[in-house]
Amino acid sequence: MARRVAVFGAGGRMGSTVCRAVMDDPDLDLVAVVDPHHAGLDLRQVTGLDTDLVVDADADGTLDAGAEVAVDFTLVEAARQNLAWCAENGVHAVVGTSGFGEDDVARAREQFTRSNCVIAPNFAIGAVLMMHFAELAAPYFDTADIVETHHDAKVDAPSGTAMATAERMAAASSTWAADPTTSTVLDSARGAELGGVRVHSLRVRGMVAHQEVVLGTTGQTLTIRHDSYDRASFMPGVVLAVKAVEDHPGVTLGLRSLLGLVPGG
Ligand SMILES: NC(=O)C1=CN([C@@H]2O[C@H](COP(=O)(O)OP(=O)(O)OC[C@H]3O[C@@H](n4cnc5c(N)ncnc54)[C@H](OP(=O)(O)O)[C@@H]3O)[C@@H](O)[C@H]2O)C=CC1
Ligand SMILES: O=C(O)C1=N[C@H](C(=O)O)C[C@H](O)C1
Repeated sequence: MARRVAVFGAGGRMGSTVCRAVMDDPDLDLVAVVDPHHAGLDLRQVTGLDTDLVVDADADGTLDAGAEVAVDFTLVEAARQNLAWCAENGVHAVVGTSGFGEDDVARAREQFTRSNCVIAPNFAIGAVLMMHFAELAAPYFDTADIVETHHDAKVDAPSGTAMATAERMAAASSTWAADPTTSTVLDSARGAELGGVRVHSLRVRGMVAHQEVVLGTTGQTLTIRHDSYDRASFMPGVVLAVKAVEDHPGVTLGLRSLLGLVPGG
């Protein structure tokens, strides 16, 4: 039987793309869509999709519709509430919304006892591999800069992907060279710093989601780059997570284990 899916943030850039991906998959059934600012509208009107679904203001209709998995691409404050609601109601959650901190993850681990949750900073397979390669390379280099570039409507910085990359590189190596900068003419000219890794955020009209990890050591550099030119790039990962979440108890961070890159969660 097709898995019954709800989408939170259905009127947004990602949410509407997820609605299309769910509708296009014969093993998934889109049964509820939530987006408070578009409540009451036909999903068709909001997204142009061929559907009779009406956008709900809150998650309550999601239960009536029998949703088994909820996908969240909203804002971090909304996602926190949506996650709590999923955990409370035994609905599996697949979360792409960025901006979660360690506290949020710890809370989710406590909350998800009746259902499971996958939180991924990036659902594009190439981005998952980029983060993996950057983590592998980290111990062999002395300096690391992450340059993330996104569309100019993105509200959070740095991106969730850049944060996750920096955290994993910082955990993989503690021997980054000290920053030589002793004076800056403009604040933040050297970007933000996380565990010795520098992070720089660009917001560029026309771009979608891009990241370069630039590692350096004596006489050589290694640049690892990923580009999402279209939100379709995230959909295979989202669909994979929607189908796999049921079999991954508790909270799973990232797609690595779902893709077999690391054993376990
Ligand atoms: N993990 C990944 O692979 C990816 C993650 N993202 C992340 O996903 C998030 C969404 O991105 P994007 O789609 O571009 O953003 P959008 O602003 O286009 O979409 C967010 C949508 O959520 C709606 N919304 C706000 N509050 C709620 C709520 N309580 N319940 C349901 N819907 C709500 C917004 O409505 P309104 O606009 O009216 O406020 C909007 O329609 C961001 O955090 C982004 O970083 C994006 C791409 C890939
Ligand atoms: O807002 C976006 O667009 C994206 N957000 C995610 C992030 O913050 O890393 C994933 C991807 O980069 C697109």
